[in-house]
Amino acid sequence: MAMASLARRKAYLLTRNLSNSSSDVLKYSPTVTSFSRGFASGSEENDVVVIGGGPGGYVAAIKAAQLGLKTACIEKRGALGGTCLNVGCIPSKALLHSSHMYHEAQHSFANHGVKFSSVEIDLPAMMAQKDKAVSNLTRGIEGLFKKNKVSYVKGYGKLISPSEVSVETPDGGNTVVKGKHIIIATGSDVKSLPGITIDEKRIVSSTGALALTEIPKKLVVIGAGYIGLEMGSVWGRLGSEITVVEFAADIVPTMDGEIRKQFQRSLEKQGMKFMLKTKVVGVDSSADGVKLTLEPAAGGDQTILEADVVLVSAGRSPYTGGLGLDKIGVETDKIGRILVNERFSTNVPGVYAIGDVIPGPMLAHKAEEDGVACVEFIAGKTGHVDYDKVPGVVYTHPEVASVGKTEEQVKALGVEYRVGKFPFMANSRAKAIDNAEGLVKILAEKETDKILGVHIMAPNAGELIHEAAIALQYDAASEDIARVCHAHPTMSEAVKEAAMATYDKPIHI
Ligand SMILES: Cc1cc2nc3c(=O)[nH]c(=O)nc-3n(C[C@H](O)[C@H](O)[C@H](O)COP(=O)(O)OP(=O)(O)OC[C@H]3O[C@@H](n4cnc5c(N)ncnc54)[C@H](O)[C@@H]3O)c2cc1C
Ligand SMILES: NC(=O)c1ccc[n+]([C@@H]2O[C@H](COP(=O)([O-])OP(=O)(O)OC[C@H]3O[C@@H](n4cnc5c(N)ncnc54)[C@H](O)[C@@H]3O)[C@@H](O)[C@H]2O)c1
Repeated sequence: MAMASLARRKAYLLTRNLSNSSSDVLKYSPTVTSFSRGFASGSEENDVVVIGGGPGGYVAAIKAAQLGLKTACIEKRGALGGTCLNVGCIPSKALLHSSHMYHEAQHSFANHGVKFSSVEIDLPAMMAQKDKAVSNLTRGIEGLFKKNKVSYVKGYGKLISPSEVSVETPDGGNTVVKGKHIIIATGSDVKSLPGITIDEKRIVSSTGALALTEIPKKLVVIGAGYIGLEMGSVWGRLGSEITVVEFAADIVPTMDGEIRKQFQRSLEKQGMKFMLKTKVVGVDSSADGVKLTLEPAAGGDQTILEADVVLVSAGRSPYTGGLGLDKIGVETDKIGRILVNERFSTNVPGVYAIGDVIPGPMLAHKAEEDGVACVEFIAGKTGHVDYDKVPGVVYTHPEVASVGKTEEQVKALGVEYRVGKFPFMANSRAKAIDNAEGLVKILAEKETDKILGVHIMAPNAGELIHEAAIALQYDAASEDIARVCHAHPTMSEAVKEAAMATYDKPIHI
């Protein structure tokens, strides 16, 4: 039975288009992928060597080992888990949760009849809980490496040939790690802006914003993207006055327009101020604070904005510094991303790249999927990642999650479509817990009812979105979701009702 289902799954995977990914993804299609190449340089110790121990790299290393490949992973930061675990997803979610609890205690508990005389913030304790979560998880990956027999090489890796990585070890030494297949998973780094020097004290990147020792009175955030809105939420809830300066006309420019408008209104209600279509042209920091010179994006009169701390969150760049790409001739695009084909192979045979360092969404779960698919290809199996179906979540309150296309994208494709919506105001669980802001929006092809995109704004949108992600992956119709029995009372019922609204009528509104 198990064998039969495995065979069916293999046959199914093979029928799927492995390169059905979106516009800017995996464009490079060199004719170089060779899985039976001859190896010129010396005797190889490893089948796979991964440079970078982030979600892309460590997952690739574990999966490679599970597939029976002798694997080593080189990491320079002294801890596994990459940006995500050390200075990204995990510490930010820890602080988002802690600050949300404080905010709820101040503003919502009394509505539920829970009263107390005063609530205080103990910032060092809050930071310590975040640090504990990070260190437990990074140590957990070391444990997984041991369990799966992945060699963990600490140090800075540099490609010296397509099958050799020279590693500067923490004790100042040097060692060469050899591999038949090398996977570059070096991730991304903060993108600084011209004329702005990040000191991680008053002019901070996300890394500094995760470790402030005092709550700033005024925090100016440059860039209304994922990091700006999440870290702005953290410090805003703890008492900072937040002003977000955004170059574009909208916050999170990639989000569905209708959802984005509601999201912005919600953040404004929480006290976040937005200066859209505005650029920062200069930053002057003195002992007393920081002065930012602003200008309308289209040009015009300058104004001055004062802050105690400025967060620079205007995007991230692929991290390839000192990696030796030039030495072995790995091709990159204009903004330094490594170009790969649909098997994650670069133009240099035997050298692959995955995660934030290649085109595609800069997300941890996408990096992990890349990693698994890449080593499956290396092992002669079939890997699969569809960048059109990677969910995205902004972990504010409410959260905003989406998968598939926005209404703007569907319109641009010229596809005839239907929209089904359901507000949480009409969802019994949301009303019961007094947390009913937001909605579910489903876009489906008019002719076939096939789901094209799902957008959710809700307290737990990041969990709810996976029902939609599965539906999209299986090319489901909105009616498929609507006819699945959903437990009551749950927030998930709003997804079912929005699906009913897409092809027919919802019940509860
Ligand atoms: C504040 C913040 C919050 C985020 N929150 C989320 C979130 O909630 N959800 C989400 O999906 N994504 C989130 N992200 C994005 C996520 O962190 C990245 O998409 C993800 O970490 C990319 O994984 P990666 O393995 O490609 O690279 P990375 O995680 O950047 O890992 C690369 C690793 O390679 C190492 N390295 C680099 N060069 C070398 C070298 N030459 N030798 C040895 N080692 C090297 C680096 O030290 C690093 O540890 C967040 C990012 C930030 C900054
Ligand atoms: N919840 C999550 O999944 C999560 C959380 C944090 C970070 N991330 C990832 O990390 C990456 C980096 O996050 P980010 O928020 O820095 O980037 P982002 O791309 O999400 O947002 C950057 C914002 O800065 C704006 N901007 C760019 N230059 C500007 C300028 N000069 N002045 C004013 N605004 C400017 C852009 O228009 C954009 O809105 C993202 O790609 C995201 O995928 C994900």
